[in-house]
Amino acid sequence: MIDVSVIGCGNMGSALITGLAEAGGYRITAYDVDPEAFEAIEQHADRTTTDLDDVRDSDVVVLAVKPDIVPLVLEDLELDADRTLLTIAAGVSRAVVSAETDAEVVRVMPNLAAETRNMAAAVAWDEPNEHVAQMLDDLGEYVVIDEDLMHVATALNGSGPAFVFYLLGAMADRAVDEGLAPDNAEVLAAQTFKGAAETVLRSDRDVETLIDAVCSPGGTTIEGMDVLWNSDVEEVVGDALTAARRRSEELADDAEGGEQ
Ligand SMILES: NC(=O)C1=CN([C@@H]2O[C@H](COP(=O)(O)OP(=O)(O)OC[C@H]3O[C@@H](n4cnc5c(N)ncnc54)[C@H](OP(=O)(O)O)[C@@H]3O)[C@@H](O)[C@H]2O)C=CC1
Ligand SMILES: O=C(O)[C@@H]1CCC=N1
Repeated sequence: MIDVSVIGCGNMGSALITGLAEAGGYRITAYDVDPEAFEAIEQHADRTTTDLDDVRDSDVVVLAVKPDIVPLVLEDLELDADRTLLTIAAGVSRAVVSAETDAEVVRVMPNLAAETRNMAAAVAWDEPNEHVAQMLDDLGEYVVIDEDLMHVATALNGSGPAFVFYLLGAMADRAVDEGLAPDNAEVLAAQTFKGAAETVLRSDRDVETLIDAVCSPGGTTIEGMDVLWNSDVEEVVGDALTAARRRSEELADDAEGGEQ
């Protein structure tokens, strides 16, 4: 049983709590300044609290507040050296957090799919942390990266779900325009993204080879792919990733400058 506290029960904190509760093997304390935040996770947390002292004895304390709130929480958070403080705030480095705590600091960029235990996460740590590794395993897939690559990971897997929701929505919307019922279009689009993603994860074939496998000669897919290949969509999608990566760097500058 791993004792986990989550500070900040908004979008990401709630997703982590829900996923960990579903996985089992965790005693979960949910902390927020606003008790209304507990509504979404009440059935998943073992304890909800507005008293920050209640998180002190947890093995792992997850800092799931907005980057500009991190310094405010750290001011009041007392953790012993044998605890792990897991920070998920975009742009906030381990050095910034470590300067304010005795706990071992691990930095993770998670994503919203923690809720369904399909999370993609990037972790930066000095050495593997057993509890964090267990949590990330239980919530989905993770890779270990150098911390200086956390900005690009933030754009790819942290912000990435929003980009995918957008693309999925664009495909479903056009299918609705062309006659499909909205509910059916959503199911077909979402399951298509899920299936395609699962295929990439499980297959040895690269993305180009998989595209080829769908494109029957003289068939339908190649007509659509020609539209994509003759457009600037690849560059535009790349630009979205770069914009998010740049914003992560700006947030890091703010965090290092102590701006709030
Ligand atoms: N959303 C996402 O998909 C992802 C988010 N992240 C990171 O996770 C962190 C949280 O993001 P997100 O969940 O979207 O943000 P939210 O605003 O949804 O959640 C933050 C929660 O923290 C609460 N809060 C505010 N001040 C305090 C405080 N002093 N102590 C405890 N709780 C407080 C907020 O309450 P109130 O609303 O009343 O202010 C809110 O409930 C960010 O640092 C973000 O960079 C990382 C990856 C993905
Ligand atoms: O938009 C954000 O800043 C956060 C970090 C990654 C995803 N959401």
